[in-house]
Amino acid sequence: MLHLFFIINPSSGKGNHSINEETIKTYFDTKKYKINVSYSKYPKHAILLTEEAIKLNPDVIIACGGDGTINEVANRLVNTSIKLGIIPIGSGNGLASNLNIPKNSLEALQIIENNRTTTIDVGKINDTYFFSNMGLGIDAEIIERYQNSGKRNLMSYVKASINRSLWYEPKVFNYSIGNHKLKESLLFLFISNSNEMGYNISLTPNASLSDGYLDLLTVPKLNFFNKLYFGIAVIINKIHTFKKAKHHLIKEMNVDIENTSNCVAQIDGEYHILNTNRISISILERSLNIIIP
Ligand SMILES: Nc1ncnc2c1ncn2[C@@H]1O[C@H](COP(=O)(O)OP(=O)(O)OP(=O)(O)O)[C@@H](O)[C@H]1O
Repeated sequence: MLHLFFIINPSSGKGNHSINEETIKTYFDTKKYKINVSYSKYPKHAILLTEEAIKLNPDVIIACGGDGTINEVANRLVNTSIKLGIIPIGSGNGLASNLNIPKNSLEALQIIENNRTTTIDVGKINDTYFFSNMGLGIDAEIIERYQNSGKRNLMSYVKASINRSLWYEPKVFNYSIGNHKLKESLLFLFISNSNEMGYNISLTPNASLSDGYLDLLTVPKLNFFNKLYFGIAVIINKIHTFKKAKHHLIKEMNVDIENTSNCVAQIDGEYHILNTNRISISILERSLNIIIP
């Protein structure tokens, strides 16, 4: 009997989704499946719920939510034999989109039922994991404003981006790629495991979840017109035409940001204060089992 443990974030997206204990228990034949369902009640609660779920040793833990909920659940599943399932009911749903998991909940449940599995790479920033992407610099400040807006949709994200880009002062980043040490004033530094940020937008369209590399994008200090060009290139998915953005494939890197004691980061679309200005980033190849279509 396959044991499926569902963790639902009822606030994901605009909260208007149809996934709940009843729909799940109606969908799965409870003679063939052991089903548990729990709901996160506050930010980060899904981490505790996953730890509780792991004690029951289920076959699959299914994150029902967006990239933030997936991050909380999957953080505890790295290097375990328990598979991650995804029912994408978030706003951006970047990782699910990269994996071609449909937003229709019944179709997504069918993918869990089919139980086809692969392994994907996982990114690590200091002592936490990321599965989709992370960013330093203005990227983190945009996410803070987006979260505080209380509205999780593409328009709020665009508004937060415009607002932050008006006043943001680029910081000096010291970082190294291989033996190459760099010191640059950057608008942001973005690292992605997946080829989509959410809302069908991508800064790293060629990124792969299983190539053993993270895709690094650095964007230097820009004047007003270059910021405008960059913004439009991102929205129309033509980032490759913006030559000031530099792209590299990396396995690991260290970054420190000058004159900052508490560096802030965007990790899988959520705002984090890192309590340090020294940041280590690395990849754990093929270390998460995940159910895919
Ligand atoms: N009951 C709850 N009330 C409020 N926030 C919650 C609750 N449960 C979880 N959260 C928090 O909600 C945040 C956002 O969740 P999630 O990422 O699933 O949705 P989303 O932001 O709409 O989707 P996406 O990240 O794909 O854009 C997470 O940081 C999570 O910790």
